[in-house]
Formats: sequence, structure tokens, C-alpha cells
Amino acid sequence: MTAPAADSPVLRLKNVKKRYNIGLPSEQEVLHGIDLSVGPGEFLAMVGPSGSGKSTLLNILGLLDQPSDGEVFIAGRSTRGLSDGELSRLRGERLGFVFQFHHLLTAFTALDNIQMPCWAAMGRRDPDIEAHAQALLASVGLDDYGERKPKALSGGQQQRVAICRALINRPPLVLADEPTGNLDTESSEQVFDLLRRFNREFGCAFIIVTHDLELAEKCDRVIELVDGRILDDRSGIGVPS
Ligand SMILES: Nc1ncnc2c1ncn2[C@@H]1O[C@H](COP(=O)(O)OP(=O)(O)OP(=O)(O)O)[C@@H](O)[C@H]1O
Repeated sequence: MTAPAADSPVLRLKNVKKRYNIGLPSEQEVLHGIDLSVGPGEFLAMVGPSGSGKSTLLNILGLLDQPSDGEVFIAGRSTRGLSDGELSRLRGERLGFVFQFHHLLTAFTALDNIQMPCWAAMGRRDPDIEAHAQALLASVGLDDYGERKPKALSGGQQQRVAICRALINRPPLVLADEPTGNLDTESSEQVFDLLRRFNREFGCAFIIVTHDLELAEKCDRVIELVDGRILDDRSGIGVPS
């Protein structure tokens, strides 16, 4: 795999279109030529009404789905034509994921869940990784919770563990799909502050899909998707002065 250029955007989309075949005589196009570039360390919110194409776009950004047309570049490298194995390796190396429903594995402890992306990459447990996972847990205020299984944690605590899991490999880009959508106001603010803190401490870029406009405005950049097109791309109030 070629090394990324230092000044490349972490992600670039060139004229990305997505069509679904839903049994109609013609396919339905739901993304109509999206151009987007996200630089290192950007903290970006994606908003838009239900059905505007946010999840479809996020799946393409996360290399979980392919565009019907156009191209996705990760760290300056085109992903077109990559095999499933190459896509999976690129995802593991360069992307972190946080979902609305944390998707922690219920049979494993919090500490094990955090280390899982590393086990997948290395094929084994590693004491250094365990120490790193423990340090991450401590940094989110959960140092005594490592041996608990997800069911013995609150929703906000589970989401904090899921964020540690997304960050364990220090990916240059984290994709967060409604990370606060399932939480009460206080836990929601804690989780958002955590994403912002990791953005500043580790310098990883974030794309946060959210329906919460107040939260979106606290990001540095807000992208508004309407009917499969970027209608607006503006600075939020969180933009550093
Ligand atoms: N697998 C699929 N097959 C066919 N159509 C789909 C599929 N997934 C999404 N769509 C359609 O694509 C459009 C965009 O859907 P998408 O889920 O991306 O929107 P969204 O902005 O994420 O919505 P929400 O905020 O409600 O999650 C919708 O019209 C939806 O019906």
C-alpha cells in the first residue's frame, strides 16, 4: 500500500453518485454528484432532513458501500477497484467508527471491546495495546469499569467505551453516526465534549452525522445535505478564531 502524502486531505469525494435498484423500471438516484474534501483534524457535522442521503453517504465514506459513479480518495489514494480485503485493511488503518447504538460485543468486557480493532489487525492480544486501552478508558473517566460487560454500563458509559474503541488505532478520520442520538442531554454533552477533546488531543478529523442542530453549530464546519446534494457548507460557531 503506498504511503499517503503528508498534505493530502484525509478524505476526498469526486462527483459521487449513488443509485439504488428498488424494482422500478429505472434505478433511483439518491446522491447526485457529491464533491467533498476533508482536511486533517477537521471537526465537521453533517446535517439534513430524514431521507436526504446522510447514511448512504456515510456508508460510502466509510468504505462500507461503493458509489455508483465517482471516486472516493482516502489520504490521496483512490479506493476504486480495491478488493474487499484491501478495503477492509484501509478501513482498519485509517478510519474509526462510532454509531448511535454502540455495537459493543456483549460477551466481552469494556477493555476487550476497546482492543478488538487491534486484535483484528495484529491477530493476537498484546500487553502494550491493553495498557493503551486502559489509559484511554481512564481518560474518559472509566478506569474502574474495564472488566464490566456492556450490559453493566449506562448508555453514556457504553458510548464512551465505543469512542475509545474507535480511537484505539489513532485513525486520521472518525465517522460518527448520530453518536448522541440515543442519550439524555447530560450524557449527550459529555459524549460530544469527548469527541471534541480527542479531535484536539489526537488531531484526528471527525465527521459527525446528527439531527441536533445545536450540536452541529458547535462544530468547525457544517455540511447540509438536502435531496442528495450538498446545499450548504459553512463554518460553525466552534471554528477556532
Ligand atoms: N438499501 C436501499 N435501497 C433502496 N433505497 C434506499 C436504500 N437505502 C436508502 N435508500 C433510500 O435513499 C434515500 C436516502 O436514505 P438515507 O438513509 O441515506 O437518508 P438519511 O438522510 O440517512 O435519513 P435518516 O436521517 O432518516 O436516517 C431515501 O430515499 C431512502 O429511501
